[in-house]
Amino acid sequence: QQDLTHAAAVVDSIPKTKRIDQVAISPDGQQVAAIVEGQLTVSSASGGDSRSIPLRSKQQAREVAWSNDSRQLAIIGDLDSDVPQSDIYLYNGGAAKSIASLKGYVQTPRFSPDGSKLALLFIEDLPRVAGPLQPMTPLAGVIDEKVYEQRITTIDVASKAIKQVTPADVYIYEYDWLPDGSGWAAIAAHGSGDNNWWIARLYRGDAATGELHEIYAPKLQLAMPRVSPDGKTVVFIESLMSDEDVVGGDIYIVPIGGGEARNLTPGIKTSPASLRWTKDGHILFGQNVDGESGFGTVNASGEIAKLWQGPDEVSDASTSGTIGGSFSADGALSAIVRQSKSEAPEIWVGAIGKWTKLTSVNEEAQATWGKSNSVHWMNGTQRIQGWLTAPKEVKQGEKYPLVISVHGGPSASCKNSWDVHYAAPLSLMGYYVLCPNPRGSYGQGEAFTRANVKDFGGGDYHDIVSAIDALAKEYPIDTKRVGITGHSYGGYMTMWAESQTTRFAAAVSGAGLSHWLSYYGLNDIDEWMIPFFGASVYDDPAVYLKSDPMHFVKQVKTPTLILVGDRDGEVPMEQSVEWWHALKTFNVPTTLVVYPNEGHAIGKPADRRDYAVRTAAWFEEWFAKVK
Ligand SMILES: CC(=O)N[C@@H](C)C(=O)N[C@@H](C)C(=O)O
Repeated sequence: QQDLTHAAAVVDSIPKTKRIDQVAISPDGQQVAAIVEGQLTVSSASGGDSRSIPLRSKQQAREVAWSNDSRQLAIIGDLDSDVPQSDIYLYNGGAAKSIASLKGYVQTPRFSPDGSKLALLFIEDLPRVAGPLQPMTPLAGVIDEKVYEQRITTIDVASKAIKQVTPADVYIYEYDWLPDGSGWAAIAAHGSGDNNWWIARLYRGDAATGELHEIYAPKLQLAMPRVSPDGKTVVFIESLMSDEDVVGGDIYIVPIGGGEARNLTPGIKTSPASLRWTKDGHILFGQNVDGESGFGTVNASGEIAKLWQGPDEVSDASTSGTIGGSFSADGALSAIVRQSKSEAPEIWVGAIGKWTKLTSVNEEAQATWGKSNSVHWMNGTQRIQGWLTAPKEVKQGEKYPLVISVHGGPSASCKNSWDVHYAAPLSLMGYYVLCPNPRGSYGQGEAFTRANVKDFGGGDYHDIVSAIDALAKEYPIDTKRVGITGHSYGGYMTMWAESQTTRFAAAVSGAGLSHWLSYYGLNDIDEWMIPFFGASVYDDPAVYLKSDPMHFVKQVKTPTLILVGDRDGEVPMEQSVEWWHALKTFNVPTTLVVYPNEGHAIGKPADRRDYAVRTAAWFEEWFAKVK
């Protein structure tokens, strides 16, 4: 049994932080709608006036969108029920009024340009929250292989008539209205939504007939379709991306009628992540720049201008930390959620780079842990960046353990974000914490993101472990007490690292991927591996075996804690069970903790706390045993 006492006290000493779900500035730049822990407020963008907007029966607000004339705010409010059900509200200054009740999962509200219709992405009768990170329906009996499609659905604002518009056999991932309201540019695929995002294409959808006309079939993954103000072209991001909504890559432009897509940012050494058109025909984009946030513009000729760069994470909070913001129609004002490892999330408003703080929802949440900074090191000729958090207290002449916390994806990044699960508790335990951005990550351009293709656990692994000796030259790190942890791809890298070296004193693998050969047939999203491995496991098992922790498991000596949700469809629990079984067989100290009714992303606060407590306690126990 692990002694959790000290770690629990440390984790419980971390101040509670309020979650900011979304910020949206009105197109006229006058008002800011914000959802904080499911509660909606609308405030004056200049500060002062702020109204809270209650929904029926204490429903939680999840998403909002403004109409172009800034008069109406659409709100998705969730009922507290076992299966997803939502009411759709309109707010125009009085009480929010429900205009529709939908059974199933609904997201991405967007008004038509003239404000007469509200479009939504709707999966009728879906029995769970959409997306592969959510808890999957457990398998039992004859397996229901019903495919639930996400369709663009419109509500006529005057008559409240609801119409599921796009075809019943196509899943729409993202969309953007055409400026004349006649339809949309949409990213879509036939069949299973969770699995087919990696093969989705760009279409033009007709709002009257629902028909979809293909515009572009990409080589890789697509995100952020945005139609130009004249309706003639669509810009989007195309890149090697491992997860829907975790965006980074090059910006492309294609005629709305289809044809050649042109890369507007070839060779850019950053990772654009969000897009919008400006009135003067430029594309304003948010980007990951060497682990920091930035904004820039590019025009249709590919001329790029840098507008701002800063270390803090800056987003509109609606998708997992995608760098960007919510903008007024003229682009002059933006509302952002800004955070860092030492500043809890708050909403800021202003021109890009000149924001002032609008909220103080997390005023009480002061960082009591060590400072963080962006660090660089060399792996051979490759320069690597990461975020290093110092222990709470560093005394002259003493050395401190290091925990490397590897991000998931692998196409993702560590940013300078408020991190109460790894950086804060482990720093308070007295450790250095490094979150590295090895090859495969965002922040250095597309070639760097693609540099892990057919090489998982190769270059990226060396980028990570090379940090240990490099950082020990600059910081008082005890190289005998080094641990590794991570969730998902980070959990895989943890298993892989301990199968390659015995230099780690302890390891904690969350939802790790231990055996590519069995993983391929167990998970719900096998399409994600094809762009990375070049073939399925059935066609080219050797390319998977090369990166397979299980193939090297007899070499593992590192005490390992394994944590996973029992309803994980992205990296199923069985991957953790297999690793645990093998480590026990070879007498490697190990503990497996399975969180009931949790999916890939551990969601319940009590489970998240337990995860953080056990992680901290595991490193404490095994670092103490190092001679
Ligand atoms: C595509 C995929 O399944 N990736 C996982 C291995 C992964 O790392 N997912 C991300 C979202 C994570 O951080 O959990």
